[in-house]
Amino acid sequence: MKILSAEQLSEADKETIKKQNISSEELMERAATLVFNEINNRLRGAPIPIKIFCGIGNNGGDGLVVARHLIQHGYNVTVYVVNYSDKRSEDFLANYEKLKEITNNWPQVIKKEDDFPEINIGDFVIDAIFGIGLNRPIEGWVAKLVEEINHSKAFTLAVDMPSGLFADKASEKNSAIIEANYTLSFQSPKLVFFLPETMDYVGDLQVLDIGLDREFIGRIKSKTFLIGKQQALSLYLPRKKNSHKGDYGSVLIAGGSYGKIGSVLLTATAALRSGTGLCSLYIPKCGYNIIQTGLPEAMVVTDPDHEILTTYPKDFKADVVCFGMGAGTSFNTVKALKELLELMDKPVVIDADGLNILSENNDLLKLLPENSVLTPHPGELKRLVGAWKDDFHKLDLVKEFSSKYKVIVVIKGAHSLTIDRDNVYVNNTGNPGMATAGSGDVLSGVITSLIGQGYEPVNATVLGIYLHGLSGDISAEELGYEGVLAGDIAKNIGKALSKIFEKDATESDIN
Ligand SMILES: NC(=O)C1=CN([C@@H]2O[C@H](COP(=O)(O)OP(=O)(O)OC[C@H]3O[C@@H](n4cnc5c(N)ncnc54)[C@H](O)[C@@H]3O)[C@@H](O)[C@H]2O)[C@@H](O)CC1
Ligand SMILES: Nc1ncnc2c1ncn2[C@@H]1O[C@H](COP(=O)(O)OP(=O)(O)O)[C@@H](O)[C@H]1O
Ligand SMILES: [K+]
Repeated sequence: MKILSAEQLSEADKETIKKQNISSEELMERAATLVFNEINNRLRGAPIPIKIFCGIGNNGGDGLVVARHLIQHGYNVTVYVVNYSDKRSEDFLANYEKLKEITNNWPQVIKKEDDFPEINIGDFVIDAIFGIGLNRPIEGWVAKLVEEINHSKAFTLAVDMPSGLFADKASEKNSAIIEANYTLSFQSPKLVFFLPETMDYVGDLQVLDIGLDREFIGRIKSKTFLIGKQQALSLYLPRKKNSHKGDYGSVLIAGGSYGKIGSVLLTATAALRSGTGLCSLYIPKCGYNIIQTGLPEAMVVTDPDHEILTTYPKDFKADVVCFGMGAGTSFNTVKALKELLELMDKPVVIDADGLNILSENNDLLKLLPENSVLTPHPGELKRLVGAWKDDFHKLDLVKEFSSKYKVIVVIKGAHSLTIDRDNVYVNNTGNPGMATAGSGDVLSGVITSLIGQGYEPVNATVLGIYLHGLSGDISAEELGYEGVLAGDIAKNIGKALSKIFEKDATESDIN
């Protein structure tokens, strides 16, 4: 699914109005009625106090439409107009009149702090103050009202976006932003919903299809995508009945050091569980018995050294090599990575200490084969591209790095991002149970395996991250967040793959 900018969404609104020959007020009615339906389905007539805070633009207009429907269905509703300016939008005004026609309980206008109502923990708050039209941080008494709403701990539902968030740029530190429990967003999720500095404001997310013109949206050039089940399915390469292990890639996983052999064991297990035909490991001698016992399906080649990697086996023929987990950054291990990079003309996957070596030895970066995949977590990323001011600056730095070295970079996190030059693919599977040692090693195994099976590196990365997260979700369902081990994520990759073919797979509403 494309992630659209605020500007693209406004254009889509205008184009829809023209093509469907409707007024903007009718589009607002359509969008806000969907919000009402969702609320009504959940509240089922419950008499709890509903407090709707409406701005004076179109987001506020949505709030007024929702209020009208809720009142007509007998809900206990109070509407507050957050009168931050006198420039009320036309559709706001039209709906203000419509609301006054159906109730004697007219909206209360807030113009200063003294006008704030009491907000209690048991209230149901609807935030329709600002949507995609926000163009500067919320200030003054409106900022205080936002703080008051947050402070109340009342359940808060944001219409389109939590007020105070920009759709596609970073917020200043300490800005006033609604901390929503639930966000009902129109047509396209916004990029900020998935970035670490802003995702916590969104709560649970649901995207409503408000029927904006499909043909126009299809034509919009977006370089940012949310990866859901449909996209994952479209990337999958089916297996031929008439095939053998030689058709599914020979991978080599190089890494490990004394005390860190478990990392490569996890990577190799994940590679085999993702469908690799032949999996070999290149490890220091101390890991030989561990791997041969722990993973009999894998083959092992050992380095001359007992404890670390010191060289690269030049004669080994592999379709794809993954380097770095548990490897350390000793002088001779740097030499081993250099030998690998000088030899390889096919994409490699570099993780963990492989990335730390690259950060400390920048001259190696230009040796990376085109379309190699780097999988840093934020700490490793900072060492690689330098510090960033905010999430959007981070994206710029990584896009620049990806273009300069012609590589694919993963920014791991709660919503991992795949950056391929200017394109950004946002992952939407996974859970906090995956914040456990070794889960990153598993991810590199999945990606390496898919490249070995013939997937384009960017597709292997996007699909690999999706499956890794889905496997984490399956593991958490079985074991609870705290009970998940990285090994469980590796073990369940096959189940994750099967799940993308299930018609009734339990998926979040935005997939
Ligand atoms: N036809 C349409 O355009 C539709 C619009 N919809 C709603 O309209 C929203 C966008 O509406 P608007 O463009 O009116 O924008 P908003 O309602 O988000 O904001 C209203 C206006 O406030 C002003 N403003 C921005 N930042 C401010 C600040 N910090 N302090 C004070 N004033 C500030 C701006 O001039 C802005 O246009 C969407 O998020 C969505 O909720 C939906 O009804 C769907 C259809
Ligand atoms: N809260 C979370 N939600 C979703 N995925 C997560 C979460 N925490 C961690 N992960 C995933 O787990 C992996 C952790 O990788 P990493 O930090 O490299 O761990 P390690 O170095 O221990 O292997 C990443 O793929 C990341 O996206
Ligand atoms: K809002």
